[in-house]
Amino acid sequence: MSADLRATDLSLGTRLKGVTVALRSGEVTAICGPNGAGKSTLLSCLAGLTVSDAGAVTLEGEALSALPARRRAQAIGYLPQGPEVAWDVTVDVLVALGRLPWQDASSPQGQAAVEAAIATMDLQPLRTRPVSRLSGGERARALMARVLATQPRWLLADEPLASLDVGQALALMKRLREQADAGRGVVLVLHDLATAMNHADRVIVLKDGRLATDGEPDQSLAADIIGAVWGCEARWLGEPGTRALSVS
Ligand SMILES: Nc1ncnc2c1ncn2[C@@H]1O[C@H](COP(=O)(O)OP(=O)(O)OP(=O)(O)O)[C@@H](O)[C@H]1O
Repeated sequence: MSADLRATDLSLGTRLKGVTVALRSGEVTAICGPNGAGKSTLLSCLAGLTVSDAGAVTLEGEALSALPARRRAQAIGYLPQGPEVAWDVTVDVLVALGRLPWQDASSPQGQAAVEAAIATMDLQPLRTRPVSRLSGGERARALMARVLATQPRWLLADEPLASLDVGQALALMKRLREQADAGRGVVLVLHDLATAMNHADRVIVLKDGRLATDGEPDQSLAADIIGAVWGCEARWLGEPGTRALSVS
C-alpha cells in the first residue's frame, strides 16, 4: 500500500487546470501561490470535499470518491480557511467533535485523543470556555485541536497560521512537524513563504490554477520563481531554517 495522497490531472472549471501532485506521509508539504491561484480548491479536492470536473484523487491507492464518508473522515482531517463554528459549544465539546468519525468520544481511547489534542494546543485553561468567548487565535487553536483529536493519517489545513501570533505560529509548526515525524502526512496552504521555506519538506506552487513548481523549498521558492509567480523581486536572508524574505 503506497502511503500517499495523489491528485492526478485534476481540473475544475478555471480554478484548477490539470494539476498532478503526489503527497507523501511523513512529510510537511506547503501549498503556496498568489491569491486566487487555486490553493484552497486543491486542498478541498484532496480532502474529498470538492469534486473535480476531471482527474482523480486517490488515498493510498484507493479512489477518494469511492471511500465511505466515515472512512474518509477517519483518514483525512481538514481545517478550512476561517471556519465558522455553528454552535456555541465549549472548547471541550468542540474538540470532542473530532472523534465523530470514530464515534468513540466517550470511550477511554476517544477521551485520551481529546485530552492529547487539548494538551498539544495548550488549551487546558480554556477548555470550559464557550467558543464565542475565545479570541480569534484561541478559536483557531481550538479548531486545530478538533482536527488533531481525530488522529487522522492526513492533516490538511488551509492557512492554519493566519490568526496566530508569532510564538503560537512557531509552536504549531513544531507540533505539525511532530505529526509528520509520527508518520502522518501534513499538507498546509501557506501565504508566508518564509514559513514554507523554513518548515516544509516540500513546496508546491500554484499559479492561475496550474502547477508552477513542486520540489524542495530551496528549489520551489527560489528568487526567480517568486519573481515569476508573485511578481516581486525577492531575496532570501539568513541561514537555512531561519530564513527571512526581503521583497521589493
Ligand atoms: N465556489 C467557487 N466557484 C467558482 N469559482 C470559485 C469558487 N471558489 C473560488 N473560486 C475561484 O477560484 C479561484 C481559486 O480560488 P481558491 O480559493 O482556490 O484560491 P486560493 O489560491 O486559495 O486564494 P487565496 O489565497 O485568495 O485564498 C479564484 O479565482 C476564485 O475566485
